[in-house]
Amino acid sequence: MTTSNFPLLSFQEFLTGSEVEKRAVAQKLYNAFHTYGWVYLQDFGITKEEIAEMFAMSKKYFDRPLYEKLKQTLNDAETNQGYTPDGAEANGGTDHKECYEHRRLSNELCPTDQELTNFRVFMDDFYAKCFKLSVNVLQALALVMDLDMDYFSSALAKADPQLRLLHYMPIERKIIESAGHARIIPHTDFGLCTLLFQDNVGGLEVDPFHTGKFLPATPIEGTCVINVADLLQRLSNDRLRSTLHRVTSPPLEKVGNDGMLPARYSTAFFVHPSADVEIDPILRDGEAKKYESVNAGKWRTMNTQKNYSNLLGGSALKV
Ligand SMILES: O=C(O)CCC(=O)C(=O)O
Ligand SMILES: [Fe+2]
Repeated sequence: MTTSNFPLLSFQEFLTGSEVEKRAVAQKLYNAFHTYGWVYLQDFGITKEEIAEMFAMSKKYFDRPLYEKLKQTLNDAETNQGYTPDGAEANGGTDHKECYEHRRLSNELCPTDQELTNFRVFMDDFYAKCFKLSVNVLQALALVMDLDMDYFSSALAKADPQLRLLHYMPIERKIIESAGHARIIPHTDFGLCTLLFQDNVGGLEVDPFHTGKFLPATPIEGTCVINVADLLQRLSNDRLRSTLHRVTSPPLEKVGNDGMLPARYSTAFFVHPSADVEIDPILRDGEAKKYESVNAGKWRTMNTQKNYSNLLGGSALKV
């Protein structure tokens, strides 16, 4: 049934099956992450209706006037919470998107109930569902990697991952396709893994083997995409692949006669361990270590800072 370039896997038996069934799903997940770094997951415990509601809430958030959103602009790489306007995130190119980052411990730059009814409660709840799914996905990997079953739940015990709402505004195709521009430029994610929900517009592409050949990660209804990110690649000493991806023009039939791309919405959940966790490669017998140990908190702040080239000392984006 897969129409995509990447494996599609039901997670149901990992969530409710026998030990043997759980292990079989875990092995398939591991294989997909080993070969491609990407998988489409089905039956993962968040319903289609909940995802549709999340997208409706995201649209309401971005539909507000720019000056309202700018009042709650992300202003600190470590806190990494709030709104970022078109062009704020740029690391070697220009993105054309706006984002909102939500966390579980501190959301001072979140719209109040007066500003956007029910937004905070809804996002806290959706966040909790993503968090639970992330722990399950990582526990599946732990099973295959011969790690302690609570290796990841304890690495995530005090973690504060980040739920990111993304809005790619309608834009002329020729801008997106000019050198150095994209809806989001090629990058790898830098946490452990990322859950991604996308609408049906398309344009997400992955270069699984880093050959420069990007393959579409076509939207498939009822799925979310999960990709390996840099910390998991480091932890697995390159057995799991953190691959380049980007968002570019959708298929031509989605582009208007006037050359305009339609708006696109997606939502990512960047899974980061607790800030005090050290990520040191797990080696198999005789294997050479490919990475030094890194502190997860410092790693996250450093990479966030790099992405917002003008976010110096935590204040440059303040309005
Ligand atoms: O919008 C998407 O589909 C991808 C977003 C993404 O890669 C990111 O925010 O890191
Ligand atoms: Fe990404």
